Amino acid sequence: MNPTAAANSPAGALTLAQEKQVAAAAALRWVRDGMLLGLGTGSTSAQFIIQLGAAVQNGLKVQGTATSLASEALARQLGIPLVAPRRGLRFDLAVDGADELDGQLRLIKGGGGALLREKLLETASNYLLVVADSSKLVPVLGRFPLPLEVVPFALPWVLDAVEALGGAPVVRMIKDDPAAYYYSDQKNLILDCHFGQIADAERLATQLKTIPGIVEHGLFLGLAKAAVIVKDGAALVLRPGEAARPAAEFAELP
Ligand SMILES: O=C[C@H](O)[C@H](O)[C@H](O)COP(=O)(O)O
Repeated sequence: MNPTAAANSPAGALTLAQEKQVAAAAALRWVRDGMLLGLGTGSTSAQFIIQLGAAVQNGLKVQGTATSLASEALARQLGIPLVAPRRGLRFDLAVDGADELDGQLRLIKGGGGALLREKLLETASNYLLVVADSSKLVPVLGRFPLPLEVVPFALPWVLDAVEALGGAPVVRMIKDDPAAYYYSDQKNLILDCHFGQIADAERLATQLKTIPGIVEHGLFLGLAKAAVIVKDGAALVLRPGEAARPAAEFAELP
């Protein structure tokens, strides 16, 4: 663990960066030889990929497909064998972060702009395991603006339609160049939409699906089987609607 990060946190507490490492390490315990893995995107997923890479160097035999060009580059650099999308391809396990999750494991994803590929791979996975630091768990989704991936030509109409649904959309710009649009790996735009608290995520997801030009939205509903979150330095497993239990209790996928 990075000692500088630890030194910046209150006595005994882990930093969020350290929590991501702890969550990733717990997830790695359930990876088995021969698994085909969906590799997530973002800082927590990167921790998982880094630790997975070390395990592969030590002889673990797995293959993966990445949810973004960034994760693909990281996996390749670490020597994790990669497989391209093909008919019938299904993953034993996908491990990915989230921008928010609630107690039912409804997720908001897409803070890193990878929501489309994430949804594709995670829908094609037998098991989606979320890895998250303690800041991600919320009682009700909506503090984090909901990302939408939008075809550039459709932008004006999608802005109108999202506003009509009560969302305040903001076109994502490049952090280091606020005058330039951010484009996803598929060359689409990302809208970050402030809906306030999302009381009925299923209804909103259905409504967003009817808007032409929205390629995908960042609500991941009914996909996650379990989440590893970190509380007071310990990895805990959450399953939809169940109380959290120590990750150490699970020898196999929770
Ligand atoms: O598009 C990005 C993904 O949905 C990420 O998994 C999400 O933004 C969480 O990222 P992080 O682990 O960096 O908080």
